[in-house]
Amino acid sequence: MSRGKFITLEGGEGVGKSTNLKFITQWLTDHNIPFIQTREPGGTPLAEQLRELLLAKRDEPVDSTAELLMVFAARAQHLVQVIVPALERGEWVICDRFTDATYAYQGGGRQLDRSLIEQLEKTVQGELRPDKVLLLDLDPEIGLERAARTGAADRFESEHLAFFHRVRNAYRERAGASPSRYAIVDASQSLERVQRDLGQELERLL
Ligand SMILES: Nc1ncnc2c1ncn2[C@@H]1O[C@H](COP(=O)(O)OP(=O)(O)OP(=O)(O)O)[C@@H](O)[C@H]1O
Ligand SMILES: Cc1cn([C@H]2C[C@H](O)[C@@H](COP(=O)(O)O)O2)c(=O)[nH]c1=O
Repeated sequence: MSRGKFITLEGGEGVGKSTNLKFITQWLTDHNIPFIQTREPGGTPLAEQLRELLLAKRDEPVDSTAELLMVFAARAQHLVQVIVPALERGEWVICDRFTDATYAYQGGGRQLDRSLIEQLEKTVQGELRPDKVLLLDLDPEIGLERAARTGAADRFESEHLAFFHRVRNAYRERAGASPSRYAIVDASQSLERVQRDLGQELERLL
């Protein structure tokens, strides 16, 4: 049996990940492709607890390196418990955020040293990388406005605008450097057009 495909959905706040995940999972169901849907940080009971710790607003300032290590601790657990077994069973894995988010948020947003992220990526993932990264790209001012409609801001969503411009730039730089592994989808388009573009990208993976 061949290994399943590992697809990640990425982008800044409010770009439409949740909305479009529903479209992607429906597309996979319609094409009779076995899949699991998961997310980061999270995806296992322990990793979900780490997510809660990471997203909670708190009085104590969170050290950026501590944040980075928590993200990778959750990822290590998620990979071993969920992602790798599913891929080995031949299922596709649709993951709401993965290590590109670390390069964007901790690398771009927090301005942590990229080589530190690369080191942790190698330690935790070995050679495993997503087969395709679907990047929903949107001006953060629009994204934050959209995100504000869906509930109270968490610790990341409470960052200042410059942080989110750095996040966006980091995502775009990564996508630009490996165009065959990334699909940049313009998330400022109507939902219909965004989903048309996503559908075309998924067709290419068959
Ligand atoms: N292409 C679009 N055009 C206009 N509005 C959109 C579009 N895509 C999503 N939205 C709306 O934007 C809001 C945020 O969408 P959604 O919750 O899917 O984003 P998200 O990226 O998952 O957000 P968050 O970062 O808060 O988890 C929702 O109200 C959704 O209906
Ligand atoms: C995987 C990952 C995530 N984050 C941040 C990015 C978001 O603000 C939250 C997750 O919430 P959402 O529901 O997906 O919007 O976590 C991060 O900073 N670093 C990461 O590696």
